[in-house]
Amino acid sequence: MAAGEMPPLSAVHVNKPLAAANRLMAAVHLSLVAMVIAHRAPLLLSAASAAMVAADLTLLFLWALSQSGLWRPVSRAAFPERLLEARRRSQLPGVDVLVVTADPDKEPALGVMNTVVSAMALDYPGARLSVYLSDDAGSPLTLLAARKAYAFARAWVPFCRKHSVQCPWPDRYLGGGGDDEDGGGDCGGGEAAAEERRRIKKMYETFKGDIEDACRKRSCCWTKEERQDHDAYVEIITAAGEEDDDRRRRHHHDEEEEEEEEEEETRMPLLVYVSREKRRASPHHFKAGALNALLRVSSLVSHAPYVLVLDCDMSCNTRASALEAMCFHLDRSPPAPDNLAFVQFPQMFHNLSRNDIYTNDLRYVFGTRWIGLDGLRGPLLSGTGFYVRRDALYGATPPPATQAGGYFSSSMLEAGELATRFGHSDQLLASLRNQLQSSTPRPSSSAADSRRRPLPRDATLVASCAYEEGTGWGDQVGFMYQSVVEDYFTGYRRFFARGWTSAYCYPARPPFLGSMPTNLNDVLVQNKRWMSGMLAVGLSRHCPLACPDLLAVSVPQAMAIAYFGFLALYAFPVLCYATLPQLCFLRGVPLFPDARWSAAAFASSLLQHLVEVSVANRRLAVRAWWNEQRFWMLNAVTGQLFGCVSAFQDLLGAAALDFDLTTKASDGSLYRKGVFDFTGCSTLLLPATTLCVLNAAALVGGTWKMMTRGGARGELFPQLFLLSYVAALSYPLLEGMFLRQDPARVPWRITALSVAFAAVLLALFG
Ligand SMILES: O=c1ccn([C@@H]2O[C@H](COP(=O)(O)OP(=O)(O)O[C@H]3O[C@H](CO)[C@@H](O)[C@H](O)[C@H]3O)[C@@H](O)[C@H]2O)c(=O)[nH]1
Ligand SMILES: [Mn+2]
Repeated sequence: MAAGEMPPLSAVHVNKPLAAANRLMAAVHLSLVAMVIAHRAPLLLSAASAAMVAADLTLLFLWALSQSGLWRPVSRAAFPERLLEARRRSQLPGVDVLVVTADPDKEPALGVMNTVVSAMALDYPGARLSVYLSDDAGSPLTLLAARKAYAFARAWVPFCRKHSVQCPWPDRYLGGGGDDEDGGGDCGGGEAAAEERRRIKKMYETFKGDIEDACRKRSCCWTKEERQDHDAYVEIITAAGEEDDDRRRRHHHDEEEEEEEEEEETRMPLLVYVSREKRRASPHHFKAGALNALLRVSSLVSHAPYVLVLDCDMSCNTRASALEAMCFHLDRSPPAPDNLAFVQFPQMFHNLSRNDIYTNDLRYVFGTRWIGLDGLRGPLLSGTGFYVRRDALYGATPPPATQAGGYFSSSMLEAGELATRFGHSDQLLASLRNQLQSSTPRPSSSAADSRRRPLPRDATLVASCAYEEGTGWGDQVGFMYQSVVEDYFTGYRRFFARGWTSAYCYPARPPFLGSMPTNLNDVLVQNKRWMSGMLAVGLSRHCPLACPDLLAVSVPQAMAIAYFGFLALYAFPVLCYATLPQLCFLRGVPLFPDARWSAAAFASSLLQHLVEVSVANRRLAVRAWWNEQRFWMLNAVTGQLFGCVSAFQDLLGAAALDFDLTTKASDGSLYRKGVFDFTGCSTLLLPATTLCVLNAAALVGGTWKMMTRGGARGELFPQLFLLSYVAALSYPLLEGMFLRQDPARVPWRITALSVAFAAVLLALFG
C-alpha cells in the first residue's frame, strides 16, 4: 500500500483562530509580566518584595514552559470505513487489551468485569482480540468473577455484534444509569430484538447477582497479608461447552476462505486472568509492574503487535476505538504522524457532576493541553485508553525513513543480549525473536492459534517476582519503574526521547468512561501522587530539559514535557501570594505600590483562563472557570505542596513514593450537589485551611485598621482586592470549618489546628 494509492485513513486540522488567539494572549501577558517585574525590581529592599519577585519569576518560568503546548492546537479525524475498504478485517493486526486491578474493596469486582466485558465487545475480529486481566490482589473473588464474566460475554459479545450496539458496556447499556441513547435505543426495532434484549438483560442480572453474592461471602476475600504474599497464577478462561461449540463451528466451515474469515470474525476474544507473584521482600512497582507482567504473559499467548491499556474502571463506551486507532497506526501517508508509537484517547468520566467542584473532568489536560501537544509531537501518555505498538514498548527505535517497522539494532537481537534484556524464558525469547526480526508490526498469527491450547509452560515463570531481577524490565523494556506516574515517565523516556510521536484521538462520543474520586481527600491524595511523581522526574537526572536525546528531537516538546515535571512548583508562588500580601496588609504595608501592571497581568491571566475553559466547553463557561480557579488555588497549597515535600523526600532517599489507590465505590452524593465533602480530610488539607483562616483574619483586621487609622489607603487597595478574591475562592473552606454542622464538614481537629497555626503566624509577623 504505497502512499497515494488509497485515501488517507485520518485527517488533521489546525485550529488557526485558536492558535492565533493563544499567541496573541501570550504576547500580551508576557509584556505585562515584564512590566510587573521591572516595577518591582527597584523595591527589592524588603524581604517581602524580594520573595514576591521570586514568586513572580517562578510563575513566569512555568508560564514560559507551558506556552509551546498552546501554539498549534489541532484536531484529528479517523475514517474506519476507508480502512475496511483497504483491508479485509481478517488482515487487521492483533490487539491485546491489558486491564489492571489491584484491590477488590476499592475496586468492586462488578465494575472491573464490566470493563473486561466491554473490551471483549469492541468492534474488532474476535480472533484478533485478547483481553488480559491483572489482579494485583490475587483475589479468588476476582478470578471467580472473571469466569462468570467470560460466560456472560459469550452471550453479550455476539449480541453487540449482531445489533451493532454502540455502547458495549453492559451496565450502562442495560440501563444502569447511562444516558438516553444508550438505554437500549440502538438495538434496532422489532419484537424479536426487544425479546433478545430482555433475555440478555436477565442474564446480566443473574451475572450481577452471582458476583454480589460472592462479594458478600467473606471466604472469597483475602486478607491484606495474603494479598501481599502469594504465588503467580495464570488461567486462560474457558466456559463449559465451549469446546463443543468450537468443534461444531469448525466442522461447518470448510477450508473456504470466506467462511474461515467469518469464523475469525465471530470467534470469542480470549480472556486471560493473571495474578503475578507477590512477595513482601520484592518491590512490585505498582501499576507499571502489573502491566509488564501482562506484557510478558500476552507475549507468550497471543503476542499482538498492538496493546490497549485500560484501568479497571475505564470501560469502553463505544465499540469503535480499536478501528479508529488502527486508522492512525496503519496509515502511512500524510497527514498521519510519522513514527507513531501510540494513539491516546481522552480520559472521560461517567460520575461527573454538572457543577464539577473538584474539576474532575480534567479539562485542563484532556480538553486543552493534549490538543495543543498533538500539534507539537503528540500528547503525553495518559495511563489508560491508549493503543500502543508493542515493539516500541519493547525498546525499538523509530524506523529509518525507508522502512515501516520499529527498528532493533542487530546487536540487540543476539541471543545473549535478548536474554539480558527480556529475561530467561526460552518461550518468551522465541516469540520475541519471531516478531522483532520482521520489522513491520505484522498481523500476528491470529490469536486463534493459541485457542484452547494449554497454558504456555512459562506463563507463571514470567509472572514471578524473581523473573525481572537483573533484566531490562522497567528500564530498557516495558513500562518504566522509578515513578508513580508511570504513564508520564514511560511516554517521555520510552517514546518521545527516542523520536516516537503520538496522536490524540478525540471522537465526539466519549470512547472510554472511568470514575473519579468524589470526596475531597481522595481527590487531593490523587493529585498529590501525580504532582510528586512528576516533580520527582523533573528534579531527577531525568529532567526533560537536561535530556540530550529529547532536546535533539524537539526543544519545544522538551519544554512542554518539562512543564508537567515542574507543575508542582506552583505551590511556591501561591504560598507567597497567600501569606505576604495578607501579613503586609494587616500591618498597613503596601506590596503593590504601582498596581497598574500587576492588575493588568492578573486580569490577562484570568481572561486567558476563561477563554481556555470556554473553548473546551464550547460555550461561555463561567461556573466551570470559577470552579477551576478555586480548585487550582486549593490544590496548589495541598496536593502540589505535599507533592513537593514527598518528591524531595524521595530524591533524598528519605521515603519512597507510594501509589495510593483511589476508591471507585463511594456514592458521591454531596459532590453531585456541589457541596464539598471533607470526610476523611487529614493533614493534607491543613495548609489550605490555615491560609484560609489567615487570609480572612487579615482581611477583617486590615480593613478595620485601614478605616480607623486612615493613611496610605489607596496603595493598599490592590491588596484589599487580592484578599477579597482569595476569601471568595476559599469560601467553601470557611463554611466547612465554621458554618456547617453536617458530618462531612471539616474535621474539628483540622479546624482547631488551622486557627492555632494562623494565630501563631499573626502573632509572629502580623
Ligand atoms: O499496585 C497497583 C496500583 C494500581 N494499579 C491499577 O492502576 C490503575 C490506576 O489506579 P487508580 O487508583 O485508579 O489511580 P488514578 O489516579 O485514577 O490513575 C491515574 O493516574 C495513574 C498514574 O498515577 C495512571 O496510571 C492512571 O492511568 C490514571 O488514570 C487501577 O486500575 C489500579 O487497579 C495496579 O494494578 N497495581
Ligand atoms: Mn482511576
